Amino acid sequence: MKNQSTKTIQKHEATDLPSALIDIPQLINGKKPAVFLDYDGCLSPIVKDPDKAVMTQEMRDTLQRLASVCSVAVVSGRDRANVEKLVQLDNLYYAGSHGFDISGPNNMHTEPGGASEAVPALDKAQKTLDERLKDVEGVLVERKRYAIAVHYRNVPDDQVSKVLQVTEGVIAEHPELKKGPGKKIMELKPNLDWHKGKAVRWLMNELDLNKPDIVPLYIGDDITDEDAFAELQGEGIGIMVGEHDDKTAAEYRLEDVTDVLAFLEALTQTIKSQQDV
Ligand SMILES: O=P(O)(O)OC[C@H]1O[C@H](O[C@H]2O[C@H](CO)[C@@H](O)[C@H](O)[C@H]2O)[C@H](O)[C@@H](O)[C@@H]1O
Repeated sequence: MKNQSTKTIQKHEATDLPSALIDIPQLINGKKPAVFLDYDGCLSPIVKDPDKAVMTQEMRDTLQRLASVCSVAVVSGRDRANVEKLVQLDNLYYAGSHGFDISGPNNMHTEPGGASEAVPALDKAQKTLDERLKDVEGVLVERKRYAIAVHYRNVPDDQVSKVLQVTEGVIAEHPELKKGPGKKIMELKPNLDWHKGKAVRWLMNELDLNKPDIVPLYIGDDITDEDAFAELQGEGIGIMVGEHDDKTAAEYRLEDVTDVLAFLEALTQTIKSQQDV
């Protein structure tokens, strides 16, 4: 596979992509998938309050069954400990804070992106944001170990530009941090060359998944998932859930979380029937 920096990434409108549900046996083509999943908008619908983005027991059971037949990782912008608590499955791998903080079975815990150096800047930025945004109705400053999400989904329209201006101003005060987009959030992230795509590649190497009989599959709904779609393009399968504001490097689509559930269930059955042959 070509190095990410030399590869030309093909992008499409999400609405032009074929559904990943059409023919799963053909999609994985006799290979064993390694499944990487985003959390918000993929395993749980987007809701107004991030604390209420709770995964259903049905989705948990489905993930559990899938993880019994192939490697499964949740690659999230959320804090790693938070997403682990939401998913509640100990046979999965978790990459939190957009891939900076990775854990897995057998006490695996590692931070391959080197984000700890950004913690002092994140701590200062959090205090400044809390202070400068304290009077804005509906704003939420969510601290993750290696990122801060400033949520404006519940901010009155006429105050959103103030939230964005204040947040950009705080980012400009900290060269250790950079801006990251998201669905009704602006994020402050370590200013390092690390993202979900690099975390997926790191996990594939670590778990010995770079094999001709394994196909990596990434499912996500947000701009931050584009790094993972791009990383796997030409080698794996990128599946976009719904749409975001830009074109996507994914090759297939699913409509929503209900479709994701149906896809994961059918994928598990396909893997099992391949094993039975
Ligand atoms: O990479 P993800 O697992 O998709 O995490 C991305 C962000 O998800 C959360 O925010 C988003 O979902 C919230 C709940 O549905 C919604 O209220 C918010 O508007 C969305 O942006 C999470 O709170 C963030 O920390 C993640 O970065």
